[in-house]
Amino acid sequence: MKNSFKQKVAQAPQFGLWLALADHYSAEISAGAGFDFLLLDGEHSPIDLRTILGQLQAIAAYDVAPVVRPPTDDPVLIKQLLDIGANNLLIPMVETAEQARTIVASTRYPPLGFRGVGSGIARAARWGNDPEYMQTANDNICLILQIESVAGLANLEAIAATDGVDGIFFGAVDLSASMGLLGQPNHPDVIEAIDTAMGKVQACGKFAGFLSADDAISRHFLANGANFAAVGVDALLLSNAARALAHGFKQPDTVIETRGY
Ligand SMILES: O=C(O)C(=O)C[C@H](O)[C@@H](O)CO
Repeated sequence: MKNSFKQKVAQAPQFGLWLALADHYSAEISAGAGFDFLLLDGEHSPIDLRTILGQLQAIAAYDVAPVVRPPTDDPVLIKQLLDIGANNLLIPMVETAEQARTIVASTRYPPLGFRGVGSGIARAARWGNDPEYMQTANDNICLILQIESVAGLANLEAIAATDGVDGIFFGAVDLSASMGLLGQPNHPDVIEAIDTAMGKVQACGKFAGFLSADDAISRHFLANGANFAAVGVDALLLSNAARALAHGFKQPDTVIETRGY
């Protein structure tokens, strides 16, 4: 297997940064920071296939794994992402085992799935320079599905147990909204629900992850066995630090939180 992220996440917790700046130049800055993975967010940042490609190319020179989140589970976009070389996918808003099975099938070549065959002219197979790509591609996919609604939680074990699903990511922001706690991703009820759910995922032999820019929350989930942790967001690092710098000089007594969302 050539997917280092898929191998490493089974051995030790992986730490990453959420990329929402939608830019290859800032992605390369983050790639050199020392994270294990970078999450290229296509759901809540203005990226498209071209900007994802640019970020993948900028990151490729560094020892960090790109994980790409498309805005939906659209099989056409998943095909395109796989063809440009995105091996690690995070698919948002998964709520049923049937949806999970369809997503898995969209990432696999026949007979295991229905991924269109075009890698011979694509970056994924280095334009014909990786003759073994089609034979190894299925095994090198790392597929992470997002559970971020009450409906998804209700079907969690069936989703996690689906063949081809490697991990489950818990989206506390959307889950809290679904639980009637809009804007409260760190609410105790949300944390408790994710704690319980993470245990069920690992009982299925799959890995579990989350995003939080609150250190205490991140350390809580890691202490409870989380396998991958996005511990910050590039856009917020810039926004909060810039705000702190501006206010710091204008109002020396002001203390501005430089992280968090
Ligand atoms: O629901 C969540 O939490 C996530 O899926 C992460 C968010 O989308 C991220 O953009 C922070 O708001």
